[in-house]
Amino acid sequence: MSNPVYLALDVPQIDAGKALLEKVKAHIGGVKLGLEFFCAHGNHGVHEIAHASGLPIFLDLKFHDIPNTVAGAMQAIHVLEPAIVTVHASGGRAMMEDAKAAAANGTKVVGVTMLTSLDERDLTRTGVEGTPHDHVMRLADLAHDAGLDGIVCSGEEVGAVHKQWKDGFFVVPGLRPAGSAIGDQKRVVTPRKARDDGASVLVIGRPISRAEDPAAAARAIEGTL
Ligand SMILES: O=C(O)c1cc(=O)[nH]c(=O)n1[C@@H]1O[C@H](COP(=O)(O)O)[C@@H](O)[C@H]1O
Repeated sequence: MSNPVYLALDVPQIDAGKALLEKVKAHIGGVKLGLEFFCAHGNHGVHEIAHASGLPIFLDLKFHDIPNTVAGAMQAIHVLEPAIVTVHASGGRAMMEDAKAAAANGTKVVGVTMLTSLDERDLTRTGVEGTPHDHVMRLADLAHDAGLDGIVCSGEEVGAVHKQWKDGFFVVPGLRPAGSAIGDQKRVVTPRKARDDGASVLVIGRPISRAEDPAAAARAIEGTL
């Protein structure tokens, strides 16, 4: 089975990103490029990282806009041939349907449900009633009905979502090997638990990129899976 770990390359410099990839690429299965990287380096940067790593690219731009705008953005990134892209599930059914219809064949479109940096208190303060579990299950249903390939959720919910959506594609960030710093994440599990509960992709950033020895950290995580 291929390595499910996608390294979140949240770095502002391409050279620093390439140097990090060179150290860890034998121990990961893909690279996630998000807003920090894309805003700094755009399409050119994505091409460079794809070429340097030889690994599938997860383009995490978390689209959230009206359906027409999201569909246009989705078409504009065809040239980057991403393996996975994100939209916010809270953008609604029509937005997700149009996003999926506009995506390139072979690109998986997944809906971000509730960010792993939020907990129940944060949710209540945004005006949403219920637990993170309820909210994730509701948005997972919506993403499923809209025809998306899967969702992004925390490791606390992926087991329950997987039971209901057997062939879904589940991206799980907010992962921390035992003993590593949690930082700004709130709903956190270990990579192994997320994997056991049905995650298809494990997104891991700082536990590898900020480690004293990133290659050793990536190897250690791989060894727990
Ligand atoms: O869509 C994501 O990838 C994402 C969703 C989410 O709910 N939480 C979350 O942390 N992420 C991303 O996953 C990565 C996590 O990084 P670390 O916390 O450093 O492991 C970051 O690049 C986030 O942008």
